[in-house]
Amino acid sequence: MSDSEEDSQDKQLKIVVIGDGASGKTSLATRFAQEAFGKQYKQTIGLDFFLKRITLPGNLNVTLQVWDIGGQTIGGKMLDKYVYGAQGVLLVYDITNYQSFKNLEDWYGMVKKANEESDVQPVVSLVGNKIDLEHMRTVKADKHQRFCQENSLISQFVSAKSGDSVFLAFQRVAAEILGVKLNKAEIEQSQVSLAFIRPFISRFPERINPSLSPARLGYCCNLRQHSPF
Ligand SMILES: Nc1nc2c(ncn2[C@@H]2O[C@H](COP(=O)(O)OP(=O)(O)OP(=O)(O)O)[C@@H](O)[C@H]2O)c(=O)[nH]1
Repeated sequence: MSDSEEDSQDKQLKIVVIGDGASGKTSLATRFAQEAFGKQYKQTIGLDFFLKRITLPGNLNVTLQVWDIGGQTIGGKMLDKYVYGAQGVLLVYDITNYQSFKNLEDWYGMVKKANEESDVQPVVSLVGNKIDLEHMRTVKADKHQRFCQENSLISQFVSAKSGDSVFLAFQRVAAEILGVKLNKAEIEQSQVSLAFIRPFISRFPERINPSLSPARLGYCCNLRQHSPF
């Protein structure tokens, strides 16, 4: 393969999503990769894979392999094999479930152990999910921030249900792995909830290609001011 052919191939990053059962890992992965959300809880047995191609600033195409790891795998024999070699880790908890936050110490400990012999450590993000349920929050934001500071983690709050900041959560990890800086405008654009954009997509499908990622939907996000909603 020539150098230019190699260059034209997307980079692939392995991103694992871990945390307690029912914290919303599958929901985050499906929201990110398929722009969908299901209310029904269906436990992940073992793991699921999702692939999603995104474009980072500088026209850098990258394909994320998202490994959605079932919450019941903690303590199991396969877990460190799933996590081994990940370049990025999303440590997910449910902001309405304090125990799911407490248990992240075990999950994070296992990430460190699985990678202790690797030269490069994964980029890790602490992801507080279900912020649409803010009124039911039991994990104070300052506890979240302290955990991030103590362990040098990226901090992110998201809602798989509304779509709020889900793309951003994955985008920030990918950017950090590849040493790409996201500017404020790019971050704000990625925060736009797909739930907001969707009614417009369904009413004017010919004007918007829904397979485009929010980061590439700058003109769509700007429709906020001009749309009839
Ligand atoms: N309100 C709300 N519910 C959510 C959100 N994310 C997930 N859920 C719900 O929480 C439940 C569990 O979500 P899953 O995505 O299956 O959780 P999981 O972490 O993959 O669970 P395991 O497969 O057991 O590891 C489902 O009923 C989801 O609909 C969210 O952001 N807001």
